[in-house]
Amino acid sequence: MNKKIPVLEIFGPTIQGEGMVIGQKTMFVRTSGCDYRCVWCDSAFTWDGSAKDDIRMLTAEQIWSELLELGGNSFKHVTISGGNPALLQSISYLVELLHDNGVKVALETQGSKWKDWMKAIDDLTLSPKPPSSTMKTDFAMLDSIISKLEMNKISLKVVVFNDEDLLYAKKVHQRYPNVPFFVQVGNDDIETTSTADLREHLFVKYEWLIEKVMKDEEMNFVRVLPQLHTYIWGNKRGV
Ligand SMILES: C[S@@+](CC[C@H](N)C(=O)[O-])C[C@H]1O[C@@H](n2cnc3c(N)ncnc32)[C@H](O)[C@@H]1O
Ligand SMILES: Nc1nc2[nH]cc(C(=O)O)c2c(=O)[nH]1
Ligand code: SF4
Ligand SMILES: [Mg+2]
Repeated sequence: MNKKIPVLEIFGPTIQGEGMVIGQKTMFVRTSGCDYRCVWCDSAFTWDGSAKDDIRMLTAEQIWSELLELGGNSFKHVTISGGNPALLQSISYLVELLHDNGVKVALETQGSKWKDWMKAIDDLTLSPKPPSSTMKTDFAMLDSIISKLEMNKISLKVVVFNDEDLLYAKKVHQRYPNVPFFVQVGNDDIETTSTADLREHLFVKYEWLIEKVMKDEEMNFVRVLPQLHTYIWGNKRGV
């Protein structure tokens, strides 16, 4: 079996800008390849071919030594994202090596694929995609994934761009009432280089989302979050 992992980015330490451990100091390892094609994907370079020359096939040991080079002793938490890292069997070696070194491991995935190593993840975010993405959720697969995992290690996070997305989010929340549930502001301007403009724009959207959830009697245990890193660094990569 191929023990190498296709890596596009290794960066940090930075804050986890999203979801269940927002604000946590973490390093990121971003793998290439995704089974989805969300129209608003802010990391489309992982699957659209535009960064294919930057993909590096690395072993877990090579990734660990780059993490150490970048972060020194200033981290104990690594987030694996993509793309969809759940496409890759070889991530199991990385999770094991990080744990052997006393590092906690988080995963960002959309919940379309299962791998056994997902059981070992400490903070696992499942982010099924709302209608605005143009993707279809395989709820049988999501049911099966959630049934295999421990409730205190997982969360659901739905990115919301509009009312239809919020209805979808509600449906997901109702299907899995015991899983900590987050809605996140969608960034609909992933091209702009003006962080000041983006910030202002996204704050208005955050307020809109807060108001919607506050009024909704079916969303009394929902946490409403911005995608924090975009409010600080805008659309910059590797932060
Ligand atoms: C780039 S994805 C990679 C992991 C995995 N493929 C997934 O979607 O969960 C990481 C997170 O960014 C979110 N995301 C992607 N594009 C976004 C956008 N334009 N605005 C807000 N969140 C976005 C995704 O929903 C996901 O929660
Ligand atoms: N700071 C920061 N937080 C993040 N949370 C999820 C990210 C991702 O792209 O998966 C991400 C990211 O790219 N940067
Ligand atoms: S599932 Fe994640 S990486 Fe894949 S296209 Fe959607 S947002 Fe992008
Ligand atoms: Mg991101």
